[in-house]
Amino acid sequence: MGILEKIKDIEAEMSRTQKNKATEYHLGLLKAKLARLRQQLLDPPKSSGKGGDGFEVLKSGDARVALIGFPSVGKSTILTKLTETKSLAAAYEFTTLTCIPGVIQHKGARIQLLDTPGIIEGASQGRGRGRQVIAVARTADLILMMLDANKGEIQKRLLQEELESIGIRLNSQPPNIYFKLKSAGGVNLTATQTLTKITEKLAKSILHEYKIFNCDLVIRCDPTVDELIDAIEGRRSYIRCLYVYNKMDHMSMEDVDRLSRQPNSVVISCNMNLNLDFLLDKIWDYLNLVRVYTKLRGASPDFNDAIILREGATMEDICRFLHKELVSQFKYGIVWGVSAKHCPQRVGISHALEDEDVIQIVKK
Ligand SMILES: Nc1nc2c(ncn2[C@@H]2O[C@H](COP(=O)(O)OP(=O)(O)OP(=O)(O)O)[C@@H](O)[C@H]2O)c(=O)[nH]1
Repeated sequence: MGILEKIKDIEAEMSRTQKNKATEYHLGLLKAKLARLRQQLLDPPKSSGKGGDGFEVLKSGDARVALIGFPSVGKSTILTKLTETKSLAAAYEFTTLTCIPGVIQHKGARIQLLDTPGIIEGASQGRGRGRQVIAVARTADLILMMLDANKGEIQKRLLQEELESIGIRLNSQPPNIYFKLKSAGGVNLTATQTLTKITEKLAKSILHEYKIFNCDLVIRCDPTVDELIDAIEGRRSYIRCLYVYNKMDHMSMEDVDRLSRQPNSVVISCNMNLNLDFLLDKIWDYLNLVRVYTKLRGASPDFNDAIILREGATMEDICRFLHKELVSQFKYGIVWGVSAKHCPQRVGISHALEDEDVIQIVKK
């Protein structure tokens, strides 16, 4: 029996099985089996020497945003509106045949926006060009899930399931679980708090399912079966996602109001240019980028030339960005802005910077 058939069998068994205390253990094991088979399906065949699917676009700019959505939801249109790229959009389905990169210039940052071929159901099983879309989505700092506002909820559910099944977790944090494989010593399972959603017996059986007989597993939270499987499997991508409901021009005000109140959601109309500025601001917020301006002694900072860094970046990151030898030459930094306790503040190399800080570096 092929992997796909095995997956179908397990899915069918899971939907047949009622969810209650008595079946919890059985369902947990089925979930582990399913996760393992899905991973096998996604792993590239060992024999093929070919790398990638000829689809990968070079990562460039300060951050990468992947556009994902069903055909004809308006992905090409938004790419044309937000970036300089001329993506071919027409009034028929499957217009985007290759992955088209564009660049959003916003607040001094260059954000790469990738339009992907219309993702379709079953992409995780290798149907359509979904597999390549998924590979691109994994490398993104943010996913824009574009939905047709009039069919939004079904599309959202299907895409979420699709991404979930290939190990992408949207808007969530990795569970606080430490897992390390060992070569001997058996299974060392420690739970630092009471487990209410799984039992130790189930955790051990899941490890058994993965043929893991020697490991350290320290559970520091109260995980679900899925979270435990995620920790054991590894290779999960935790990515923020904005749900972009397009075509609001075809909706009632009540529906616009309802959708825009949902978490992580923005309602727009590409054709009528409605709410696109708000979407850009949201993208900026979700990327958690930090703009830092440098200044030379006695001169004014150049506010047209920001250095773009990730949230939590330190003086050391800036030094590395400017010149590879600057870290060893660094004596101290002077900071003006939110991260400074008083302005200006003299800081060390581990000082964390905030958005719109101005800095001066003093060398030894
Ligand atoms: N009413 C309305 N139609 C829109 C809006 N945005 C895009 N469309 C239309 O939707 C159709 C599909 O748009 P595309 O941008 O090609 O969609 P796509 O998601 O790139 O499609 P694929 O390339 O097939 O994946 C076009 O006819 C657009 O004119 C909008 O805000 N309102």
